[in-house]
Amino acid sequence: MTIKKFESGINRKVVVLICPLIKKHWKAYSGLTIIMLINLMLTLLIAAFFGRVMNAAVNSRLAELTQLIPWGSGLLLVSITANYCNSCLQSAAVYGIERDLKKMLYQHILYLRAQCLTSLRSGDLLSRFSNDINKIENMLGSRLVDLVRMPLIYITVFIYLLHINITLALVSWLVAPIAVTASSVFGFLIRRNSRMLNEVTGDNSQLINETLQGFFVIRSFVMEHLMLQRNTKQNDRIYHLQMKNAKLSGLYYVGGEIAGSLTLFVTLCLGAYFISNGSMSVGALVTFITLIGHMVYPLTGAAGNWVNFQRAAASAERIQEILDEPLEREQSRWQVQSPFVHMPIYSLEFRDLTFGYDAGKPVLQHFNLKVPADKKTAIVGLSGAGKTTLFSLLLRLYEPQEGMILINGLPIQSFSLKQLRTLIAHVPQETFLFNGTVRENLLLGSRASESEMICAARAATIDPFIRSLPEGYDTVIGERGMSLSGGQKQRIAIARALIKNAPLLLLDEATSALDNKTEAQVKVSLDRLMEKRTTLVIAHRLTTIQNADHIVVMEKGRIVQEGTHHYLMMESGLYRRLQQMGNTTPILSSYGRRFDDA
Ligand SMILES: Nc1ncnc2c1ncn2[C@@H]1O[C@H](COP(=O)(O)OP(=O)(O)OP(=O)(O)O)[C@@H](O)[C@H]1O
Repeated sequence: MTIKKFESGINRKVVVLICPLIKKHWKAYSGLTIIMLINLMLTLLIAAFFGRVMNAAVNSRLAELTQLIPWGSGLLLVSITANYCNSCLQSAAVYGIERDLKKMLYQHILYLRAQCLTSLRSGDLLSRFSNDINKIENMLGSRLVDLVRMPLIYITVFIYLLHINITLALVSWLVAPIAVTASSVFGFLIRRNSRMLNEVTGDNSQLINETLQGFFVIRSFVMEHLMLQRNTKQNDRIYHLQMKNAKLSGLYYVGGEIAGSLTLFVTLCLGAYFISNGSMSVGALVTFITLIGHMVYPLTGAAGNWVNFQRAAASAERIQEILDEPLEREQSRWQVQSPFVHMPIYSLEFRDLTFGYDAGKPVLQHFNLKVPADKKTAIVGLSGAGKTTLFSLLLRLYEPQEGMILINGLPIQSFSLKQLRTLIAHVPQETFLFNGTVRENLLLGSRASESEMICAARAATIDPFIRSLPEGYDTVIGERGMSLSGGQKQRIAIARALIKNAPLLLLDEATSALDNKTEAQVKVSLDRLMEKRTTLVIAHRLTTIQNADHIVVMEKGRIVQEGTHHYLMMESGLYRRLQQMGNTTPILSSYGRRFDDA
């Protein structure tokens, strides 16, 4: 694989990513190509112009010199205009592609499948957005056109030089094989190094991200020294790889310089000899010397470009890796489109579900449950029993390996993802707050009116707190809601669910962070909310679900008991043991593990 990349210098991922973008910005690239051809012509014309000026000067032809002045001015004007247009078109191509790449990547990440998202590290993803896109950007625009320009200018100038003096042209041509071999070897080394550099840079972004997100844990577990050590180690490695890259690039450029100087020196000596024996004019040598640079820099410049291209290719591969990840599947094998978006729920059934996050490790095994419509069904069980997984499957964040979930007798795959998720209001275990105002965090894009929003906040008993904030509902609550307590965040999450007003309500330990008094208040509103809806509640505090219409007890991905609280308390099973253990989450979880071990 590596050899293949080395040989071609450009692999499938790079082509797949870059080509459509270039195609999209064809106008800018066409302009850059025209400018490139104009510049090529200018190169030859200016060299010929210098030769004529030199010959006129050496032979004291003053009239010819005067005639040449407008030509020189014309060439200068065209050159300046071409450079200005080049710069504008280059910006249009580079920034246009940068914008498109960022949009593409962001859109893809938004719709990635849950299992992919959970395996990706956020810092590494951020690094792909900034670091990798910058490197690709560095290779676009006229640099990309240079990939064509350099060989073209080399061939054109070589033909022109052959026309002036065959021997000199052949001598200057000798540089080519050395430069091409060196560029291939160095290109390969730099690309490999750049890939490692990108990965460590991603790791470092991840570490910084984790430091910001987990700073409470870092402080309370006195991990500062450990984090500092990790950061130092990563930055040392980044420095080492950057230096290696710089040395490789430096060697490469120095090699190019040596090749250029040597060619010039040999050509100058040989040219002087040809002038002295009368087989070449001074003007021809000046034209030759002016053009000889164009026999060297396309090789060294292409080499420099090659270095950048290798870096960009490594980055393009990393971006394409994400874009290659499959997205959530919108349609299923059933292909039934339900016309209802806000339909009432008549029935909800988990039928013979088997699911595992990893192959061969089932979390749910042949799980069967008929959830009564418009009733409150509670799911309890030890930590890791698979309760939250049921919700994830219902939301189609994951697809079961076997079995199906049916809403109103239709497999959930019959609905579009949007339809399905519109039917569900979900209060997850952990509340995520966006960096924005309280209002934005409550509405989450919903079109609910001001009074509906305030009603929901009141029902979730968060309204007085919001009003006590400096800007009320317009107060910015900061990134990840750091200025709010766990209970306040949870009440915002409950208010969101109330605003969504969906027929199916999923509560995953929705009141676990509330104190007893607040929980009692919120429970009143939740009970009111649950009255008209099919509700599934996961709870560790069993006191909160004693009034549930139906209680399902889960163990290791299976239902081990079902019934009402009174019925289950009469049975000698897991439910009664859970009640006896105590009703708080940590106790339950730790006892759970002991049970499992036993
Ligand atoms: N994204 C994931 N990738 C891999 N394994 C997972 C993932 N999420 C959960 N698991 C595993 O699946 C099992 C069931 O997890 P789940 O969250 O459904 O349990 P739970 O009953 O809700 O637990 P808790 O009461 O502690 O929230 C656990 O062993 C857990 O480690």
